[in-house]
Amino acid sequence: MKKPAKKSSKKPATKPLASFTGPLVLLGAGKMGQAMLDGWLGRGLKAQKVIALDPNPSKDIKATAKRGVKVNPKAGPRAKADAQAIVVAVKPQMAPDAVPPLGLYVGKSTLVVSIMAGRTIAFLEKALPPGTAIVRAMPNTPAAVGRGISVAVANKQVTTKQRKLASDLLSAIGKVEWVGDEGLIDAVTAVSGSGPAYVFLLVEAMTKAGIAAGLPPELAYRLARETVAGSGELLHQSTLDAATLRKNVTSPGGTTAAALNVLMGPAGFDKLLGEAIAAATKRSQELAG
Ligand SMILES: NC(=O)c1ccc[n+]([C@@H]2O[C@H](COP(=O)([O-])OP(=O)(O)OC[C@H]3O[C@@H](n4cnc5c(N)ncnc54)[C@H](O)[C@@H]3O)[C@@H](O)[C@H]2O)c1
Ligand code: PRO
Repeated sequence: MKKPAKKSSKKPATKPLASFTGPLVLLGAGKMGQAMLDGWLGRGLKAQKVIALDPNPSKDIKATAKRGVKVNPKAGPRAKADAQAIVVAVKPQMAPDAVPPLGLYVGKSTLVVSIMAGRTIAFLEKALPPGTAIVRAMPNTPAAVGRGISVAVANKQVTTKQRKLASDLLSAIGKVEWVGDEGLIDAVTAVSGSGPAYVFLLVEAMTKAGIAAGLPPELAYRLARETVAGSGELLHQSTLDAATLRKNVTSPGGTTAAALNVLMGPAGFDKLLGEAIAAATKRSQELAG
């Protein structure tokens, strides 16, 4: 088999957030909020510039307070501060209660970036002061290792400078794509937002199938996990596309061909993933508001 050529890996500027003047308000410091905060601090954002609002702060967030992040600072007459950016990372179901109080931090040049599934720009425009600049984005959990992908869409109020800021904030956790049509975000959510879960489920299913084929459970899990992780890394480093990499595993009349006859058959991956992604897209549309 031909060795796949490695892609050239041009590194982006490493500290694009070092000059961020702040404040940056993070609403919701759970799995995604924490991953983003770690990414920002890694890209040079000064911890003192961050205000994290979360009624149930995790141990990790409390630890960032020791580095200077202001976690749930006391409200009061002097609490009003025009944020340079606000990132909304609460569950979409919390949004009607959690988003309107952010008005306290919105000034003329504030950019609001929401990563909530489903919640539309129209919902955010209604919940925030008139004229607020808003970016709706959909990242995914490989953000926690800087290998996520986010798709973003901006409202009319977002300036070129604010778009660059949104790109800097999102590229701290991986790749960034922009679209002009907000209607695409539901399908984006179904493919890349929820997508990591499908890949982890593949590991679970391969483990079960390996056990059913006679392997000891721990070995079955190690084989499934390393195969998915290694294949992901091969795909990442290779210049070859997924179909070619698949064909490189498949000898005519061999074992892989026997398995692919099932997986590429009428009840195989295409049908199942088609249905799964349609269900996730529909759910994203239902969460709108
Ligand atoms: N997890 C994912 O794969 C993923 C991917 C892309 C986008 N998202 C979106 O990111 C958002 C957060 O998801 P998550 O997985 O990090 O959830 P999470 O449950 O880990 O985090 C949500 C956080 O919000 C906090 N919270 C609840 N009410 C609040 C309030 N009123 N004010 C401030 N904070 C409040 C919770 O204490 C929690 O820490 C969701 O809107 C989700 O749709 C998640
Ligand atoms: N996790 C969120 C959900 O399941 C959004 C994409 C991934 O709703």
